[in-house]
Amino acid sequence: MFIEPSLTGGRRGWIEVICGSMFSGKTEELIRRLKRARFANLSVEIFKPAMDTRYDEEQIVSHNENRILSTPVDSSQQILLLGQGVDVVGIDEAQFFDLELPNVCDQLALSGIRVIVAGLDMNFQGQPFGPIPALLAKAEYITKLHAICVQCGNIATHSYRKSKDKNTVLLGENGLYEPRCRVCYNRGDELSATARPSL
Ligand SMILES: Nc1ncnc2c1ncn2[C@@H]1O[C@H](COP(=O)(O)OP(=O)(O)O)[C@@H](O)[C@H]1O
Ligand SMILES: Cc1cn([C@H]2C[C@H](O)[C@@H](COP(=O)(O)O)O2)c(=O)[nH]c1=O
Ligand SMILES: [Zn+2]
Repeated sequence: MFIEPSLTGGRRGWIEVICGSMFSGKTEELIRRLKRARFANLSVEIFKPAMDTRYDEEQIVSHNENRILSTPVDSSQQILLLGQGVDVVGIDEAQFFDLELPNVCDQLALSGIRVIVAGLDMNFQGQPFGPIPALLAKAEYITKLHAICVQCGNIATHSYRKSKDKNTVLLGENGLYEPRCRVCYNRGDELSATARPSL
């Protein structure tokens, strides 16, 4: 359906997805885009799942300590309510949201909002994670970032979990996960937990 731009105050909305493995720079890139939007005097609302208390209850924090204030929410419907009327909506750790998130982003974009979503494309089992695949299908713009494989120094696409815990959701970072390339990911426990690339 084509929405006449005059009905959205002349603005056209769209969806951007920033995806990749852990440590690939998703949060850094999200924060960069949101700060630039604020430099342009656009109104920005930022959301993260309330259950993600890893670094901070309210702030979005990258692994290299970039941070920005956000509103923790329990469901994607809250984003729809709280995001109305702003210019830009940012969402971090989107993989943890419910499967309605793609429709919520669609509605926000239809109302003229630029929606920027960051999240893991794959879980620790190498499977598509939560609402991210559907978001990728609906997005106008997709950025897939890569970390560096801590085993061999190639680009990392996978998040390798170093514990035997099989729950899909398990918050953590350095001690629990490491970014790996496809080959090192598939070699699993056979590779040393302390190996580092000789770059
Ligand atoms: N193996 C690695 N590969 C790339 N970056 C890494 C790695 N280990 C730590 N980092 C740090 O992580 C930062 C990215 O953090 P962040 O934006 O929070 O990533 P993500 O949100 O994708 O997990 C990099 O700028 C770098 O400082
Ligand atoms: C792969 C994987 C990750 N998680 C958790 C671990 C972290 O708390 C976040 C990802 O954070 P990042 O900003 O992308 O580094 O997700 C999980 O719960 N389940 C998984 O399979
Ligand atoms: Zn590797």
